[in-house]
Amino acid sequence: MTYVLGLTGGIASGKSTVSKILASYGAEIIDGDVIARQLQQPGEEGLRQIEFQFGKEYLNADGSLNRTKLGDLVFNNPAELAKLNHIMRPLIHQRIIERVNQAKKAKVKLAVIDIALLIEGHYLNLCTSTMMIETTSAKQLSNLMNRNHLSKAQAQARINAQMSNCERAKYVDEVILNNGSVEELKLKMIKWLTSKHLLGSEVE
Ligand SMILES: CC(C)(COP(=O)(O)OP(=O)(O)OC[C@H]1O[C@@H](n2cnc3c(N)ncnc32)[C@H](O)[C@@H]1O)[C@@H](O)C(=O)NCCC(=O)NCCS
Ligand SMILES: Nc1ncnc2c1ncn2[C@@H]1O[C@H](COP(=O)(O)OP(=O)(O)OP(=O)(O)O)[C@@H](O)[C@H]1O
Repeated sequence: MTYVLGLTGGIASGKSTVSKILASYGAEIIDGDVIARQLQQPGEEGLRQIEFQFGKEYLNADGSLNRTKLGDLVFNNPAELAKLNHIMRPLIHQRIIERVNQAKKAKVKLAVIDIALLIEGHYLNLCTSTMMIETTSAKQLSNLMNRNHLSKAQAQARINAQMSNCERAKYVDEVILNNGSVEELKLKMIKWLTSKHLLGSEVE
């Protein structure tokens, strides 16, 4: 039986860091951002629909998606974000279901769906259990500004475009605080893996 962990949390809260830790213990990671980017490559359905909806001015000269420009538009304008979600959500959903089914077929012991929009995207019923990663507002802001080279206002707009942690917490089985070092986060994840009897080999 594959254990499917739904991993959520606000932008730059530490989900990918948790995923990397779990991957080092054999987990298969199904990353929503990676899947979304694959669907937005030139020639892919996501990019085709984005060009149709938002226009050529959101593409770079080489035909790739201008992520900064589209990000600035949608994270400052809920109506535009809704249009992007309308395009991307069903495409991402289909790919994630395929990946979960593949993991089950391959008898992977632990598959992790790493996606900020776990609740909004209706993935809860796919999961054996769900976990939210939470950090302090100040750390979230500085993580995001440093990682994505965003101004404080740009970073705050992205945080505000998402569901609050207070709301998210109502839907998840557990909350893991990422307010210390990566080493501390690793110890918390080892504890979690042990409690679920998931420490060990990749396949059953
Ligand atoms: C707007 C886009 C082009 C900006 O690209 P950029 O490279 O700057 O950001 P990236 O894709 O790496 O996303 C970073 C983070 O932003 C947050 N985020 C992304 N899309 C959304 C969204 N639709 N709603 C809320 N938060 C989002 C997530 O926390 C994500 O981890 C891009 O985020 C996008 O196409 N989003 C729509 C697809 C989607 O829903 N992706 C998220 C799957 S979880
Ligand atoms: N405990 C920590 N100590 C120091 N840096 C951290 C810690 N946790 C996360 N970070 C850093 O903060 C940034 C955001 O973390 P990460 O990419 O894991 O977040 P995320 O939740 O996956 O973000 P997104 O929603 O954008 O996918 C990264 O640069 C990461 O290295």
